Amino acid sequence: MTKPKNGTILKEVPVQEAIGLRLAHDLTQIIPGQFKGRLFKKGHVIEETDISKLLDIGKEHIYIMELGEGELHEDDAAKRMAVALQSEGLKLSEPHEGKVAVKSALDVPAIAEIDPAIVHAINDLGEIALATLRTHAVVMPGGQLAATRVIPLVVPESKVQAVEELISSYRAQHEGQSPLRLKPLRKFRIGLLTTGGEVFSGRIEDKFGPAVRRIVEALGSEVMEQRFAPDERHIIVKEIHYLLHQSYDMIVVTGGMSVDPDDRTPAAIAESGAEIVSYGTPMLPGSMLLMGYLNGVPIMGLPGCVMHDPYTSFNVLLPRILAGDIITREDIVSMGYGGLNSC
Ligand SMILES: Nc1nc2c(c(=O)[nH]1)N[C@H]1C(S)=C(S)[C@@H](COP(=O)(O)OP(=O)(O)OC[C@H]3O[C@@H](n4cnc5c(N)ncnc54)[C@H](O)[C@@H]3O)O[C@H]1N2
Ligand code: MOO
Repeated sequence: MTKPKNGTILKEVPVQEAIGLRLAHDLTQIIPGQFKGRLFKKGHVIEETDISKLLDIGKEHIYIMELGEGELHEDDAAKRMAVALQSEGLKLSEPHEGKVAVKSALDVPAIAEIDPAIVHAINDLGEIALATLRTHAVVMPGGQLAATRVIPLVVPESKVQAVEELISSYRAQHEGQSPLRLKPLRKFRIGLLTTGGEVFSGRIEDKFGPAVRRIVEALGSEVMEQRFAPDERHIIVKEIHYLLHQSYDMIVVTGGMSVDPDDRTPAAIAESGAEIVSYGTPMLPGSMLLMGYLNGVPIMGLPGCVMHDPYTSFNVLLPRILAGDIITREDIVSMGYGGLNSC
């Protein structure tokens, strides 16, 4: 059977008669829990031993394709869209099952900067899949931040041109920048102050230091020094000033962030002279987090949940601070919508 599609000829051939013919696209096998991936590559010449494998993945026919004028194969369409999005620090994969991955070419972690409006506009063209991370998501070296694909096996070239035009008009309005960008994280030298009488006295072992170090080191930064203080405001203030004088890039204070009489940290951070962006963050866990700046140095008060929960408001804000973003009240306010995690 032949089916013309805007000039492209797609001929269905029963697999038993396909020996010696070339596959028109990658073929996928999925064995739930075990394997999902390409079983045959586009262009593979079918051999007799392939027939039972093709039948196992439910292919009784294959397509033989003659591409029409002005038509693009899914692999070429995905590639052209990815090339249009290319920018410094990004690298593209080869097409795989019709998909091109856009990945970080940086050797340090970064945050993604992605304009949702253009992603929506591109996907609104129909038959296009541009899937991206959310803006400000962390992208590790080699990690993926977007992928492109078209839905049919063959699309009119005009569809891809429409994508290219949207991207080039975005670039024209944004000094040539792509709507997909990476902002590398700097290596921060961090001063850490752990409050809490029960830790200061040695009654219990400190668990906050290791937790903060783990999060910070995963993003390429380092805790240079950890100090300890009891729940006494003037001592906490003195220790914050000590850390400020060490010229660390950031100061982190842990514990005492909640509502008990012994929770002295927010008042101490304010008394140290910090400008408080927000005490309280509408995300759970991490609602008692404090964000401020002391002489321009970011200072954070971390609530106890950071020690315990794998993903808190600290994990959201820290990468942005390391990328050099200045956190505003609007940033904090916007964290509530979608900010409910297991807590
Ligand atoms: N009635 C309310 N209760 C709580 C509220 C609230 O708003 N109203 N907030 C909750 C939230 S959210 C959090 S998070 C927690 C913890 O808040 P804190 O930051 O004040 O934590 P602490 O009171 O200092 O300690 C709580 C817990 O964690 C242990 N801890 C603290 N530091 C260390 C450390 N360095 N190493 C090991 N363990 C540590 C401490 O001993 C306590 O057991 O409050 C909720 N409750
Ligand atoms: O700061 Mo708690 O900060 O939401 O579990």
